[in-house]
Amino acid sequence: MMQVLPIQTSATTKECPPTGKLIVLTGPSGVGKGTLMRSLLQRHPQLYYSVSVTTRSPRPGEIDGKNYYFINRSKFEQLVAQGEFLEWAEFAGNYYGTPRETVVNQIQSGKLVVLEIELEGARQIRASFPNALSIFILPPSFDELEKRIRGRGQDSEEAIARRLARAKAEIVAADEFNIQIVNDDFEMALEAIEAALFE
Ligand SMILES: Nc1ncnc2c1ncn2[C@@H]1O[C@H](COP(=O)(O)OP(=O)(O)OP(=O)(O)O)[C@@H](O)[C@H]1O
Ligand SMILES: Nc1nc2c(ncn2[C@@H]2O[C@H](COP(=O)(O)O)[C@@H](O)[C@H]2O)c(=O)[nH]1
Repeated sequence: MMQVLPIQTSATTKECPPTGKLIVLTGPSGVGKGTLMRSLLQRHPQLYYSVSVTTRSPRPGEIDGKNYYFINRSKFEQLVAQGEFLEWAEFAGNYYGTPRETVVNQIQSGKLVVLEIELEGARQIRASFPNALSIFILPPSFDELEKRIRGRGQDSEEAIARRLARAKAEIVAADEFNIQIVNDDFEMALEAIEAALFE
């Protein structure tokens, strides 16, 4: 039975008493992390989803403060220098980061906090929160991953090429994480995440 362990690390005990729990969901772009996350949040409103900060431009329909906090590069770099991020990374030409203060506060108040982030950031979290539960989402095949990114219809050809090139490097890192889940049948993947979190 999978147990979600409380956070107890020397790096974090100063910031977080061992009350909350941190879950990291990672995997290549287009694998379905965001879609899985939305269903997970609908089914388990007690989860706290950390809204990331990014320098990427909003996609149609994306709302500042809900999907991301959209800021420019110089502001992002300023926040990095001020230590405002728990982790951050550059991905496909844009910066992405997890706000430190909000996440730490939520953990301290005993929440189950979920991050949906790319590989480099997930590695940073694993290093500073070794007891975090880390889940890697895999596609059923690389062709299906490309189909999903294209099917989403949100990225330029250049962005698609960058994301697919990065995906190859990311997929080989799957074994670094506590759990690997193939997102082929959506409902089965969702249930596998739920099992990891709650059973
Ligand atoms: N099990 C599935 N079967 C078929 N299509 C899926 C499945 N899961 C997600 N999708 C579709 O794949 C596309 C990409 O999903 P999504 O945007 O959630 O990926 P992502 O991993 O969050 O990508 P990114 O990291 O770039 O934000 C969406 O159109 C989504 O509807
Ligand atoms: N390291 C971080 N990665 C993040 C964060 N928020 C999102 N992401 C990941 O970036 C890519 C691209 O996202 P997209 O919305 O432009 O498609 C994807 O893998 C996200 O999971 C973050 O705070 N830190």
